[in-house]
Amino acid sequence: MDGDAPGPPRRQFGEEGGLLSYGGYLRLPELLAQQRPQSQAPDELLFITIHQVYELWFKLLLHELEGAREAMFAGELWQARHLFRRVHAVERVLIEQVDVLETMTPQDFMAFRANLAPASGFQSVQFRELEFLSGLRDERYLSSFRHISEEELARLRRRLAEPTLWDAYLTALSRRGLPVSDKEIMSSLLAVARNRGSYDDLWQLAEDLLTHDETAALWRMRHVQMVERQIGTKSGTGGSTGAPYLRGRTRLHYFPLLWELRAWL
Ligand code: HEM
Ligand SMILES: N[C@@H](CC(=O)c1ccccc1NC=O)C(=O)O
Repeated sequence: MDGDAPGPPRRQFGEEGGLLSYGGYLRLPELLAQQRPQSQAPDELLFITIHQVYELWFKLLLHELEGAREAMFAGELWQARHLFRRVHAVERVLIEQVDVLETMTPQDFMAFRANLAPASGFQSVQFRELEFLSGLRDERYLSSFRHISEEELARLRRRLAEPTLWDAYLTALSRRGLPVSDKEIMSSLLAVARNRGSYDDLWQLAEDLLTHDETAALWRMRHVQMVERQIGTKSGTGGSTGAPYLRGRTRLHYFPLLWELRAWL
């Protein structure tokens, strides 16, 4: 009997052709060949691994946020909320992950930091794509990218041209008859907040946007704490002032009107 035999069954569901395997499906030989420390420093593998994991999550976040944006445009608010729940869960992981890198001592970081310059998180194209998609569009970053490929530059330009999450939310509001011009938008947001009986789905969706904004800010704060812990007042490998530059960016918001709304409630 197949089920009683020790070891893996001879034939598994979905593998009739014998073509699909765990490592093949997940492209593990390719994935696990991508961690190449430049030095002999023992912690460089940790440093590379953490950043690669971040970039994988960034890729998923971009995918899910695009889905949420399309759902808002289509008026399918339940689908947008479903995707935001996933986005928030991943964003919490991004913050938690800092703990892993903080097990590295500054001395151990200094053993390979000099080799990194002028590379820096500054140059994370997907991180900037997330900011652009979320509505934080600072075109100056386009020129700050050195060694960026044509394909990556095109991706960033596309993000600058396409609608933001906020544009999609405004469309969701207007589909429900709420005016969204600059002059009227605050009263529409107030109408949603004060009339939950009619607009609870729009209210909850705005809360989802706010949570996305808040978690991004929390990541920035967690990142700068880690930076101060690792390099103190040193300037960054990317050429910025380091912690002071990053502190300035902790005050940024994707959806300033949702924060301003609080003052009126
Ligand atoms: C030892 C740990 C780390 C240190 C000391 C560090 C340091 C810095 C510094 C100093 C900057 C400012 C730019 C510069 O002049 O270099 C920066 C920017 C950045 N870092 Fe890190 N970083 C660390 C880990 C990480 C990790 C794990 C990520 C995850 C992807 C990350 C992502 C970024 C991003 C996206 C920026 C650009 C932020 C912005 O422009 O708002 N960093 N980092
Ligand atoms: N900017 C960091 C170095 C660093 O953390 C880094 C270097 C190369 C690629 C990604 C990095 N992560 C975040 O900036 C520093 O100044 O120490």
